[in-house]
Amino acid sequence: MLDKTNNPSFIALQGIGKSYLQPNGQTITIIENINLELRTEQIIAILGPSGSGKSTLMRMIAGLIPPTSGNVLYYDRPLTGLNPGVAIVFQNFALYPWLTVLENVELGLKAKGEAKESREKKALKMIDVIGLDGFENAYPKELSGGMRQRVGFARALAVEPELLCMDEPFSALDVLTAENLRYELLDLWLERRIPTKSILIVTHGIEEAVTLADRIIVLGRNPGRIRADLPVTLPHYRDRKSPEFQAIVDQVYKIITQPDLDVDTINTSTLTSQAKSETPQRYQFLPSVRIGSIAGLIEILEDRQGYDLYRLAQELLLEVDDILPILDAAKLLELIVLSEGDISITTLGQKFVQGNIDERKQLIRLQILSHIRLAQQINQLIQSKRNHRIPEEMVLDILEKYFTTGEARAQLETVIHWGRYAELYSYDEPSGEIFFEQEISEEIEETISV
Ligand SMILES: Nc1ncnc2c1ncn2[C@@H]1O[C@H](COP(=O)(O)OP(=O)(O)OP(=O)(O)O)[C@@H](O)[C@H]1O
Repeated sequence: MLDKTNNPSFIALQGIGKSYLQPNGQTITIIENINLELRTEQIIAILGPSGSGKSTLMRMIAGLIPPTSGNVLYYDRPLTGLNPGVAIVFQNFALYPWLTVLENVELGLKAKGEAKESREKKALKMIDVIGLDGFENAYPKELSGGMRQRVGFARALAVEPELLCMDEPFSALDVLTAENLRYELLDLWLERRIPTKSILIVTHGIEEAVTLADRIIVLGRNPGRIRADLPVTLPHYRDRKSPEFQAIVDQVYKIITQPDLDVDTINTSTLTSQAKSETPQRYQFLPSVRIGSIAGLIEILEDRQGYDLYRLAQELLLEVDDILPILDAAKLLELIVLSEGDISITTLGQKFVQGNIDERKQLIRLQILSHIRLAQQINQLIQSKRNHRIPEEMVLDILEKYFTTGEARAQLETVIHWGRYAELYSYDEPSGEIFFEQEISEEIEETISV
């Protein structure tokens, strides 16, 4: 087993934070106080839920955007513009359609001021290495998705970056193409046919991370911060079915599926000091899922008590990432418990699944009123208004203190959907008002007095 945790560091993040000023004048913190050293000879994977700032972090490392606080150091010197040691491969390939493969691959070299002859030579070499030989004069539209991404790789690698950054590079490809390209990249890396010191990959795929990475960094959300920094010392090529591989996958699942968990309580062998002094979640986050999805999942789980999340995803032909938000929502409403990656329906969940539509609504209403802070606040606000109506802006104002404008909107839509399902309150689309209907108001009083 290879321990690379003490390899020399060449890029370091010191107290990195990133905030944005929103259109309403509020400042929103996307990333808070990240300290990280990127070491040589490593594939580093950054995992984390959507919106945890993975891409933002990568862009700051590349110098595409500056941090609001802290420094990115390149060989101990703070970056002031683009990082000269970094090249990026983008999810959507980001090729120029009017340029040929060769011209696209030459772009980075051109930007570095390389002379025509040598840039063509280097580009042709990388085109060959990456398996695009014979396609030099083709245009992107003549290529398949997999071939286009090869151009993306060739372009990034042609400049011989010390750090190859990849932002979900395989996620726009079909499963087989992605798998082939992933292994080809690994071959090139392990056979040292590409001139990079390290690779940083942003991904949603836990298995992808455990397949490729020597180190996995798990980000938490709201604001983005490092929750865990795990070394993966299994030798390549890794057997996905081996107990060792599965154990690491489970460990990462555990961290990701339990956003409030203190990572110290999990048996991780390496943790950063930041992960230990984790910032508490500042405002409850509602996963954007419909109650119908929660109901569907719980019905599936009814016959699968204690099922492993990983096995469930495989059986349903879904990505774990597709199921996680639904599980998070079901957990918030206390319909399931997740323990060490195993999912069990609670007694309440059983009651929900066996109930008729009215019983289900009643149960969700009680759970929302007892556990969903935003719904409690909305309820309170409506009650305190004489006409029992509030403009949605009141709710957005609360949310935009903690979330970006887009996320705040998504939170509002979710809480409205949940509240409507539970017949807690209604929503009038044209006026954007949230209100009690007469009968709803009476029912809530009954619910509360139960
Ligand atoms: N220019 C910007 N202005 C305001 N907010 C931004 C800007 N860029 C990103 N954000 C917000 O920052 C947060 C983190 O975004 P980022 O894309 O880095 O997350 P991520 O973890 O890569 O997400 P995903 O997995 O969905 O790609 C998101 O809530 C996003 O809306």
